[in-house]
Order: sequence, then C-alpha cells, then structure tokens
Amino acid sequence: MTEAPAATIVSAEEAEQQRRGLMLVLSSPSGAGKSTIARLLLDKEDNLELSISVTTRPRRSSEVDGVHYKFLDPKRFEQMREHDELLEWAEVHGNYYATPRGPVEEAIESGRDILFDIDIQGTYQLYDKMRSDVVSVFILPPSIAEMKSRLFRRAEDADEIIAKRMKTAVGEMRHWSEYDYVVVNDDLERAYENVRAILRAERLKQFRSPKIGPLIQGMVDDLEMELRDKD
Ligand SMILES: Nc1ncnc2c1ncn2[C@@H]1O[C@H](COP(=O)(O)OP(=O)(O)OP(=O)(O)O)[C@@H](O)[C@H]1O
Ligand SMILES: Nc1nc2c(ncn2[C@@H]2O[C@H](COP(=O)(O)O)[C@@H](O)[C@H]2O)c(=O)[nH]1
Repeated sequence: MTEAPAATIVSAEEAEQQRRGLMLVLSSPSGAGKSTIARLLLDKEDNLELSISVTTRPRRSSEVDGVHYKFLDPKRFEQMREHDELLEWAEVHGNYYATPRGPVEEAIESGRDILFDIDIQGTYQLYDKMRSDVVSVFILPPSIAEMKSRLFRRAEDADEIIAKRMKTAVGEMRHWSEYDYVVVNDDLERAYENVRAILRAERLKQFRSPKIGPLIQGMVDDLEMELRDKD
C-alpha cells in the first residue's frame, strides 16, 4: 500500500512566521513607568519594534529626534492629519501626539510586532480600527505618592507640567478596565516580565496563525489513517 505523504508543521518558527504582527499597546498615567518597561522589552525581544509617534511637544534633553519621537511643528502635524497619514491622534497634556499610519501597516502585514506607548484616546481609536490586532496593557503605579515622586525623580518636567500630568492621571486611570491586561509596576523587573509573558502568550493565539489549523488537521488525519491501516 502507498503511504500518504505525512503532513507536518515544519517548525514552530515557520508557523510563527506566517502570522500577522500584533500591536502591543502600553498605556498608563504619567510616571507609572510604561516608557521604561517599553525600553526593556525593545532591548530584549526580537521581532518587536517601536511605533515612533509624532508630537508637537518640545523635546526633552534626554530625547533624540527620530528615536523617541519625531518632533514636529503644529503646521506639519495638521498637514499629516489632513492627508490621512495618521492612524490615530490625540491632544495629551496640552500637546498633540499621533501614530503615523505607514510603518504600522507595513510591520503587521510583514509579521513584525509593534509596540505603542500611547494614551487612552489613541487606544480607543486603534480598538475601532483594528481591535483583533491590538493587545492592550494598562500599567499602574503601586501608589499615587510613588507615581508623583517618580515624576520628580525623573527631573525632566517643570513643576507646573508635573501638576498638569497629575491632573490628567485621574481621567486616564478611570479607564483601566478597558484594557486587556493590567500590570502593577512596583518592582520593575517583575512588571517587565509580566508584560513580556503577555506578549509571548498573545503571539501564540491560534487565530493569529490561520495557516496552522490545516497543518494540525493534516497531522491528525495522518495519524488516524496510520492507526486504521494497522487494524
Ligand atoms: N518600578 C519602578 N520603580 C522605581 N522607579 C521606576 C520604576 N519604573 C519606572 N521608574 C522610573 O520612574 C520614572 C518615570 O518612568 P517613565 O518615564 O517610564 O514613565 P511613563 O509612564 O512613561 O511617563 P510619561 O507618560 O510621563 O512619559 C523614570 O525616572 C523611571 O526610571
Ligand atoms: N494617542 C497618543 N498618545 C501618545 C502618543 N505618543 C505618546 N502618547 C502619550 O502621550 C502621553 C505623554 O507622553 P510624554 O512622552 O510627553 O510623556 C503619554 O500618555 C503617552 O503614552 C501617540 O502617538 N498617540
């Protein structure tokens, strides 16, 4: 009897490569530590890149144009908005921020995961446009006092800007339950490991790799046929 060719999932890597990239969204009130966690993830995780936002906010001394943000004047920001070049945009703490559309669409079509450090307004817009691609994580500080002291220790913003950010925090924190996951950033290493675990598990959700289903079915069919032949 001629044996049917065995179906096989060639490798876990190949199965993984066939999937669409996912959009990992990190949000938090200012000072909870989402940018710090984002940096650790980007350092350690292959196949994960940052969505570099555009903003009209002035550059901080520690920031590099084109690496942390693309810094634009309000006129150029408005042009991008009018030309539909932005996937989402929002006014946050009195400045404009937005996600350029092109790099995100290119990454997820090519199976590369993309990390967003964006606020709740932007997250809602991504939910509206591409909910099944989005995995959202809300980062919480262990306490409001610690969040405030982190903002002062960071020493990047003037006191009145910190006061404005604390005010905005109230509205932002009310939306924590709209996120897929909540991670408390008390111990940085543990918080980072939790977000990493979320990313790794989400990559394996079966609906992200639609081609894996027929391969699994083929293996089951092969085994069934082999057992039937032996009977
Ligand atoms: N677990 C932690 N323990 C102590 N300090 C932390 C922890 N996580 C982050 N920090 C520090 O807190 C400060 C704020 O962190 P970060 O800039 O990542 O906050 P953020 O949520 O991105 O704020 P923003 O929205 O204002 O950019 C930084 O100085 C960072 O080094
Ligand atoms: N909706 C969007 N929000 C964004 C984007 N880029 C950053 N942000 C959020 O703005 C605040 C302030 O950021 P900061 O760098 O000035 O501290 C923070 O909540 C960010 O997550 C964006 O493209 N869209």
